[in-house]
Parts: sequence; structure tokens; C-alpha cells
Amino acid sequence: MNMSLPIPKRMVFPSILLILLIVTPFAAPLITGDDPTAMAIPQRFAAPSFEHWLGQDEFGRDRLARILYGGQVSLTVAFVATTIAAVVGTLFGLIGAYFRGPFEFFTTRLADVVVCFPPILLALLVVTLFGPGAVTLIAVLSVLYFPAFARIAFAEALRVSALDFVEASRALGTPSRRIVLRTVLPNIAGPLSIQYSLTAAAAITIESGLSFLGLGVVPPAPSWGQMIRGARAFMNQEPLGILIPCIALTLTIYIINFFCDRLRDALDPKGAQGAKDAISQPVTTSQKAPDLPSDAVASVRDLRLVTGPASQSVDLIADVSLTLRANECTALVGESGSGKSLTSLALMGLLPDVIRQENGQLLLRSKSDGVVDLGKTTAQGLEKLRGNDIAMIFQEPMTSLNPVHKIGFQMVEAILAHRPMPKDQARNEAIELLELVGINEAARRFDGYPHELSGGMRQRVMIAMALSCQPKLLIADEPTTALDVTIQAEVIELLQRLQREYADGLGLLFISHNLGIVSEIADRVVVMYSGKIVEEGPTDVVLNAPKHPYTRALMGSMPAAHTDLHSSRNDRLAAISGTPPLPMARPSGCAFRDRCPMAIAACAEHIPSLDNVSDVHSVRCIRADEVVTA
Ligand SMILES: Nc1ncnc2c1ncn2[C@@H]1O[C@H](COP(=O)(O)OP(=O)(O)OP(=O)(O)O)[C@@H](O)[C@H]1O
Repeated sequence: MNMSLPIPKRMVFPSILLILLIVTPFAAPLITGDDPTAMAIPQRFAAPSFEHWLGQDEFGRDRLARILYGGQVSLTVAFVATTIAAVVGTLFGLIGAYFRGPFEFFTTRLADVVVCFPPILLALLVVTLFGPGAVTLIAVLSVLYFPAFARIAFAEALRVSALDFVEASRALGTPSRRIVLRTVLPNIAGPLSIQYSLTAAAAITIESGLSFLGLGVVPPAPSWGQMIRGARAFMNQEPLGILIPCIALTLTIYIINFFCDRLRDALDPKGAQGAKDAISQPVTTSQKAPDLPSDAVASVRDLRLVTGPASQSVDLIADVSLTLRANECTALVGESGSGKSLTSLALMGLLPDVIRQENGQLLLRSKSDGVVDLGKTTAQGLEKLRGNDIAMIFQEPMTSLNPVHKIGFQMVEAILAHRPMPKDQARNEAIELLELVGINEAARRFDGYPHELSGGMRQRVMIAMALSCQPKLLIADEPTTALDVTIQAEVIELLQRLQREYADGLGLLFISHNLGIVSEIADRVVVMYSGKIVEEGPTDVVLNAPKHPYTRALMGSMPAAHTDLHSSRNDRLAAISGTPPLPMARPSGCAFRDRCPMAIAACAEHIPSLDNVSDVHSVRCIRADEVVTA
């Protein structure tokens, strides 16, 4: 029977701990029969015994009873006050950030006023209104802590409100209240949950301080703060008295932090979450020392990446093998979701840790360590390799550079991260690199900020940074998609020139949707579909005589590059019908068969193998020989 838990697996243990933390103090009458306020002066400071497991305090009161009953007060105060502060503060922040104008003024200024007020004065004000006791504590702490939530919610909601999906919701006519609660709130829940854990923990500790001033729990009623205060005077004589409530406090704070930390991860659907981490170790390991052909800078062999629990894991990528050679540009092409980015992220050791490498090797020729298998390299080892032996440039030059640091500062940082040298020398190298990538007035640009450059210039700076440590392999993930056509051509020309002039021979892995650009820059083309390579070979062979119906369909959907294909359709572009299958819903046999104009019954029987159709060209299709004539 397949019983699935209503909460994520990673939340089970912290949830059990939190429930135990909350339930145990309230189960006090079942655990101990002692009255937490009953004094027995002759037994003061009695050591732990069978009757009194944690001993007795300075008035002979049972410490276990006081810890448990005191926990009721401390936890109630902390959770109720934090929850009130979180709800009120978050609402203030959301309303201010989403509706702006007078709402922003009222909510942010009110929070600012509270922050400016000295906490003790505020406490005195509230105590004169309500009188001392647990209710007073809750009121004081709620007022003290709501501005922190309001400020975080405000800042995060401002950030999220500017993102495209919120704009898209507005464009769809979704009511504001729904956007705020259903779209913005879930996206700011991570930082808020962290703030909750910090505040709940701080509220427990502050309870002792306020009780000390007579503004909180009134003696002889137990609370952890009262216990610490009472035991402080006898700390040298009886350290156990102060140790026990301190341990209770520490454990409580730890459990709350642990729970909220995991909650933050669980709320982030990107995995554990969002965190890019070292890839997991492959299950099958080769005993042989890794080896590479002499002209290869990196090689992916039989790579299989999966996600999901071991019992129901889903293949995102399987049977992917490619060799990246020095002085050669390999283009990875395919529709969105075909597995191009995961292949390159695996090579960088930057897979999100919800994705596991189940099989295969990721070999890289390192300048210092020879051939290394990235799948077996530690996180520190990967850090050493990234930037130094393998570098990456991204699609979005606008966001890849840090806007608050000068270009020169960022370049010098990149150089010094792997090559210790005097700062002046790093500066000179950075300026030389800027000149190399065609930036005019390099010395002046060195002291400029990213916003002072155009998109094409920024991409040039990114390329200069990527090459600053002379890596063997450069991965370019759609580096020209965000640029306009003339700038695209310049960047492509730059990459080609750099590759030609590179002293050690640079391997370039170029990821793109654009077959026109691929035909310009690539020596080899690797076509991916639904996590598998479906065709591979020299660029002119694959693009001029594609053997896989998918490659042919991609070519057919591309404007003007291959007129021979278009002329047969009166120059009309052909869309590929349907969409690629999700990894968990691939059809049996060939994953492309549902969209393939040439599919026959046999295509459903088994997954075709990647077979050679010539010495340099391989295709994964049982009808490959018929494609051109079809
Ligand atoms: N963090 C993740 N968790 C689960 N599945 C993921 C994750 N990242 C990617 N995938 C899945 O892995 C498959 C390959 O994704 P990948 O991002 O490599 O595609 P791509 O070809 O690079 O697409 P694009 O061109 O849009 O970047 C897709 O089915 C995608 O849904």
C-alpha cells in the first residue's frame, strides 16, 4: 500500500520535535504530581532524587514542576506574541508595498515610530494600561516585534510585486486582494518564517528580562525567566539551578529555529531549496581512473539525472554522453525542457540538490589535478574548479553583474579568487581582459558601474570575467538571447575570435534555441529532446541533412536559415505540433512519437538507441534512413 504523508518528509522530524516541545509543558500534571509553587525550605538545593528528578530550588520547590509549568507560560507568551506580531506586521508590509501611496506612508511610518520608541518605555506604557502579567508580556512583545515583520514583508513584497508573474496576474484582471494573498504572500513566506523563528526565540529570552522588571510573570508563578533570575544569586553554590532553565531555553530556541528553517525549505518549491549545491554522489562508480581523449577538455558519459524519492524517481536526463574538445564549439540545442541547462549545470557542479546523479561520469581536465570526475568531487573541490577550469556565462547580462559594485572590483575579485597576486597586477590584468573583449576606454570602464554599460557591453564584461583564469571549458547558456540582433552578431564574433586566439585551446559548450546562430558558431551540434540526445554530429551535416524527424522539425520551424526546407512548404514556417512531454509522462518507446509525422507502431515498442549513421553522425530514430526522403 502506498501511503503518502500529508507533509513533506523533511518536515516530519522537526514537526515531531515541535509538537513534543508544545505538548510536554501542558502534560505537566501527568508527568509530575508536585505543585510548582509549594515550598519546602528544609530541602532547599536538594540534589536530584527519585521524587524530585531535577532536584529542588532555593525555596525547596520541585524544579521539574517549575520547568514544566514555567514552560506553559514562556511558550504561550512567545508563540502568541510572535504570531500576533507576524500577522499584524505582515499585513502592514503587504498593504504598504502593494497599494503604495498613503498606505505605504501610514504602515511604514507607524513601524518606524515603534522602532524609535525605547522598548522599556514602551513596556512601562503597556504595563500601566494592562497591569503586570502574561497578558502584558504578550502585548509588549507583539508591539515590539511587529515592525520587524512589517519591514521584511514590505521589502520582500516590493521586490516580488515587480516580478513578471505579478504583472501577468494584474493583466489577467485578478483582484488585488487575491494577488496579495495568493501570489505575493507565498513568495515572501520564506524570509517571514525565518523571522518568526528568530522572534519566537527572542521573545522567550526577553520574557525573563521583563519579568525581572516586574512587568512580566509575577512571583511565585513559575516561568523560565523567573527561574533564571532566582538561580542567578546562587550560581556558584548551585549551578544546576541556572543550568536547567538555560538548557530548556536553548533546546526550545533550537527546535523552533530548526522547524522554521525546514519550513522555509519546504515552502520553496525549487528544492532544498533554491540552494545550488554540490551534486550528489553517483550510485554506480567506476573503479578505473578517469580518462579522457587527449584533445578533450571534458566529457559527459551516460549521465542520468533523476528527481523525486528513490521509490518513485523520475529521469530528467538519461543516456547523455558528449565529448567537449579544445578549440571546438559544441552546440546543445532543443526545445525548452529538453535538458540542456541541467546538462550544463551538472558540468558546473551546480545542480539543485533535489536532483540526483544516479549514473554516469562528468569528467573534466583540470589544470592542476589532471582528469577529475565532477560527480565524485567535494563541494570545496568544485569551488576550486569553477572559474578556474570551467566557467559559465549566462543569458541575462543585465542581472549577472552585481549592480552595487564597480566592474573593476568584480573582475579583480574573480581573478583573486583563484590566482593570488598583488591587487595592482590583478587590476592590470582586468583592464587587459576588457581590452581583449573589445571594450573601448577599458581603464575608464574599469571604474564604472554595470548600469553605465549597454547589454552587449555587459555580456562582454561577463565573457572577460569568465576567461580571467584561463578556463579549459566555457559554457555559454544562451548568451545572446537577451541581446538585439546586431549585438548578438558582435558577441558571437567575439566568442569565435577568443576561441581562435586562446593559447591553451578553449572548449566551448554553446546552449541555444537559435539554429541560425548555431550554424554560425558551432563545429558540432547535439540535439536534445525530452532528456535524451536524439541527434549528434558536425554542424553542416546535422543542419544540412538532419536524420531525426525532431531535428528536421526544428529546422522547419526556423525562419529563413534553410531555404530548401521552406521552399517545399511555400516558405511557410512549420510549427511542431503538440508540446514536449513532462518527464513523468513520457510515452512508451520514442518520446517524440506523439508529435512525429513519421511515427509507426514500432516506435512505441522500445526506446531507440543512439546509432551511428556515419563515422561522425549518430541518430536516435528507427526510421532515420527514411527521414530525408520522407
Ligand atoms: N529543480 C528542478 N526540479 C525538478 N525538475 C526540474 C528542475 N529543473 C529542471 N527540471 C526539469 O528537468 C527537465 C530539463 O530541464 P532543463 O532546464 O535542463 O531544460 P532546458 O532544455 O535547459 O530548458 P530551457 O531552454 O527552458 O532552459 C525539464 O523537464 C524540467 O522540468
